[in-house]
Amino acid sequence: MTTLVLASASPARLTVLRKAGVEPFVVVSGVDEDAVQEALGPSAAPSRVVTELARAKATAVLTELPADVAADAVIIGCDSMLLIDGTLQGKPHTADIARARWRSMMGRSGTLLTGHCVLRVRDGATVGESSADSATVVHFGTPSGDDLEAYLESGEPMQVAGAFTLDGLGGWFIDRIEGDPSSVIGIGLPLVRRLLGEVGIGVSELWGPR
Ligand SMILES: Nc1nc2c(ncn2[C@H]2C[C@H](O)[C@@H](COP(=O)(O)OP(=O)(O)OP(=O)(O)O)O2)c(=O)[nH]1
Repeated sequence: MTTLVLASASPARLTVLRKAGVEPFVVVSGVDEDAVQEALGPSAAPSRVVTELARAKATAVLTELPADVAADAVIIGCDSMLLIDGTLQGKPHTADIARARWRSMMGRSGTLLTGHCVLRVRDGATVGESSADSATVVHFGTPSGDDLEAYLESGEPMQVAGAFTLDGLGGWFIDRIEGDPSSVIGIGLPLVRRLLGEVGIGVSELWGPR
């Protein structure tokens, strides 16, 4: 049976896949995202940035796979960033940055881009590849000052791209989205289904025992 390898440390992506019937083999890529982005240059299109980051993550774990996994596997790498005011934003990392972002984006909208790369692997070699990004417009609500401070205090916004979650505390402050919710959380299931199809895999082949 083909093993789905998730090239990500993201608990969100792992949860999305588990709820969708797949128990992935997780290998964290450790890719230096800043270095990849710098190599692409300042004029790289946002969709290319997230897709190349996803490709770098998937590619990086190929050599880390045990032989029994690498015999028959599909590796998925992802990268999510928020495109707003013409700039790509990753994780804010600090409360001050998260606060400034929320004060700027509340009541407005941005586009959450998630790049995806799927590598089909047989006997340790890449025999197929498909990649694409998904874009979801996110309409931000207007949290009160107290709610925003409490949200920052929770620590959640610092750890996620765009300083918000759809499926966590951030959900109180997202008015609506236009696009695929799983892609906002971190891995777009309908897009991954298409990409898996392009390398000859049907999603139900990956579902564990029901
Ligand atoms: N639960 C949840 N997480 C979100 C949401 N939006 C973004 N995130 C998370 C997913 C990813 O873990 C993180 C985006 O950062 P990256 O794409 O660089 O992934 P991360 O560094 O977490 O792991 P990786 O680089 O794949 O090993 O933000 C959301 O709506 N819900």
